[in-house]
Amino acid sequence: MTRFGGYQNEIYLQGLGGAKPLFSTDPTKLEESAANLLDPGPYAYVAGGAGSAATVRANREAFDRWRIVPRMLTGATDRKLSVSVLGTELPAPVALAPVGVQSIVHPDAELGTARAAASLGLPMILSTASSTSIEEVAAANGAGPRWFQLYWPGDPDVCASILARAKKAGYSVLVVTLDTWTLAWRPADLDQAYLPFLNGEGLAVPFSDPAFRALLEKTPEEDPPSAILRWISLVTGSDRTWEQLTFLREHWDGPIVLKGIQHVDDARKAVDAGMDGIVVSNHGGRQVDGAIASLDALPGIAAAVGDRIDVLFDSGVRTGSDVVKALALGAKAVLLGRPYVYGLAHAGEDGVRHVLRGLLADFDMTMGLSGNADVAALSADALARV
Ligand SMILES: Cc1cc2nc3c(=O)[nH]c(=O)nc-3n(C[C@H](O)[C@H](O)[C@H](O)COP(=O)(O)O)c2cc1C
Ligand SMILES: CC(C)CC(=O)C(=O)O
Repeated sequence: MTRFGGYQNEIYLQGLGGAKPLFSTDPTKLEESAANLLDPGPYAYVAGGAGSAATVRANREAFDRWRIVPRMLTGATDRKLSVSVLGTELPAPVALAPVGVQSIVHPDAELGTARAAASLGLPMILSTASSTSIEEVAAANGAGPRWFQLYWPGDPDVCASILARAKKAGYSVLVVTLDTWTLAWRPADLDQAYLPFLNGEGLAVPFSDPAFRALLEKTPEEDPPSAILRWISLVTGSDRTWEQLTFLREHWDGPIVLKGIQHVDDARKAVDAGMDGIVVSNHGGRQVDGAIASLDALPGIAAAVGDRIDVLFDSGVRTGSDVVKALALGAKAVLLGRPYVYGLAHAGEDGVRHVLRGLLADFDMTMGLSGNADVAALSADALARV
């Protein structure tokens, strides 16, 4: 077995010595055990979706409508899982989705995630809504690849300052999230009257930013509520336009990716705007209740953009076979979201690593057992729609 699949043997061998894995990474059990160990507010915030959570469910159901058709005697003993995405060499086509306010699930927060991601060579995408600053996360991530996700502040000086800090701290790819210019109607959070940002969590990036601080009459330490509200007013609003992407291009000399693309025409616009990639995503069903399942949007978008830009995918990835399906339907890599956050909740850095190693092993073995030796050769021929 190749490197990632070896985690299975490791677990069995530890079992001979009487040791059990840290926790179950079975997707259903993982979410249930996270529900048991987290307070209701943080759990609802992570697990919840917009409205009736129809799109959270749809994301999973879409995966179930595709089945892998295994091939035999293809020589898939040695597999090539590595891929080059947006100038980053990935050992497997997986990155960690940007997830804000990780301090609400574990004190290791983004630093634990950064260390776990770096130990496996997978890119961490740091959220603008991080509980830890850009620079501290970069230090924890060491030599690991790191990308930065932007919630786009309306003030140009603040935007430019945050981008400059990310660049200086070694983040190579900019991921601009377009689908969350305000938070959706999220009943699970409303029921708990819980919004972490109002407690000042997830604001380490703006609060440590000189250009943001220069806008305030009193520092965030002296007057937290005013600083929190000022930041929220800067990043909310639908007044940003396709044309304004030129501002980001002028202030970022690496690859730029638009996250939250669900319509074929928006994917084409991303190409026309000179972007380097897109993430086909509905934000894990957290924004538009009833939105199209992300996997259902993927094939049409992938066909429309071809290989002009890199197509990434998220929303609903839980298992190795999900990764195979998303790649076969046109994604170059996937972003893993909630599962690693549940891993963080269970055991900090070690918990994130356990989830990632489990997913990579499952993916590696599913590739091999289905007769697929090379991620680059995956196509819809590997699947059947049921
Ligand atoms: C708790 C939580 C916080 C998130 N915060 C961000 C964020 O700060 N920026 C962002 O672009 N996406 C954010 N997302 C969305 C993820 O990047 C990703 O699109 C989503 O989790 C994919 O769905 P899945 O977790 O069901 O696979 C967040 C998701 C969760 C669950
Ligand atoms: C709005 C963000 C700060 C966090 C987020 O993306 C989310 O909760 O889905």
